[in-house]
Amino acid sequence: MITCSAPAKVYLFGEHAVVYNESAICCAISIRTRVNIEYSENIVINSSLGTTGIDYEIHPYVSAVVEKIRKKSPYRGVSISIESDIPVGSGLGSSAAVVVATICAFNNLLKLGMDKESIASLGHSIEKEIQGSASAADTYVSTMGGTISIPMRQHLKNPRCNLVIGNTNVFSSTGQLVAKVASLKTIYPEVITPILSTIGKASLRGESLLENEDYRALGELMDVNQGLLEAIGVSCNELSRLIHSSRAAGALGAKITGAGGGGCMVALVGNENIDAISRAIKNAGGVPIVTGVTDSGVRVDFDNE
Ligand SMILES: Nc1ncnc2c1ncn2[C@@H]1O[C@H](COP(=O)(O)OP(=O)(O)OP(=O)(O)O)[C@@H](O)[C@H]1O
Ligand SMILES: C[C@@](O)(CCO)CC(=O)[O-]
Ligand SMILES: [Mg+2]
Repeated sequence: MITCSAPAKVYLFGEHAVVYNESAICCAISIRTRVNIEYSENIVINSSLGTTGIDYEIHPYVSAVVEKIRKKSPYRGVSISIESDIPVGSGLGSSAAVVVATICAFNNLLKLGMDKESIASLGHSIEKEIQGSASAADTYVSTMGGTISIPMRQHLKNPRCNLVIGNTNVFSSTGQLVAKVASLKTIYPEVITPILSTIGKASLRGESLLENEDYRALGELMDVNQGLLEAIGVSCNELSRLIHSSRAAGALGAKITGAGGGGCMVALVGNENIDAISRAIKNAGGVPIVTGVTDSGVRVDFDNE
């Protein structure tokens, strides 16, 4: 049996815009998905979503990994069992974490010799195939850990702040939201393209603010980024309520993380305000998760093969 795990992520800046090659800043966070794998007679995939074989309805991402790896290196069967602390379909990169941890598990079981760059790159091609169109951000950050600027793939200083996430518990599909933005951009290119490019500029400015540890300005620009995400139609009542409540309770900045349309928001928070902001998120109907950045990307946790 082999166990590999990979982290969730939040965007400080740049979701959606990053799909159009604009800049983004992503942090890997200390919430993980673990994938156990062992040889078996046939293919079994077990998760909180159900127990299946190759099944693109229930396990599209894992099924795609199983088939892609089989083409690279044929094997008879495997049993894959997934345990995850990352809420599914909530903007924290649950799809990227499960893809990257599954590739890493196969890499060790079948001794494929893939390095982290190739795990991230195969992960990206699978996100693209299943999601329709996808940036490399989620899979790259889940593979490498830390705080990373996309598309340059540079490690930045980790923010020395807390991240308080608020989950609306409203399920959203990243593929559908990416398609919604694509459709707006096709209908109103002269309006939507500059919004996406302004998000990219906020992200680039965010890089130097992170470097200088100017968290007040960083938070202010995250709020600007949120306004632009509202403009492209990826927020919703529940998210806006959590975002405004955490700002009122003293967050340095607060915005959607990930695809939006439900799922999670993230607040940048100084030590003194963690409790007040967690309470504000709860009172506004959300589930708070206090977390921080992890440098630990995908890794092998157990291997007795
Ligand atoms: N623990 C898991 N076990 C099996 N499949 C999972 C698991 N977590 C995520 N998935 C797969 O990923 C899909 C959700 O991916 P989606 O990209 O829509 O949301 P997300 O990755 O959580 O959010 P975002 O992409 O906005 O960060 C699920 O429908 C499921 O197919
Ligand atoms: C919405 C999006 O930008 C982030 C999802 O976590 C999609 C992507 O980058 O593939
Ligand atoms: Mg995803």
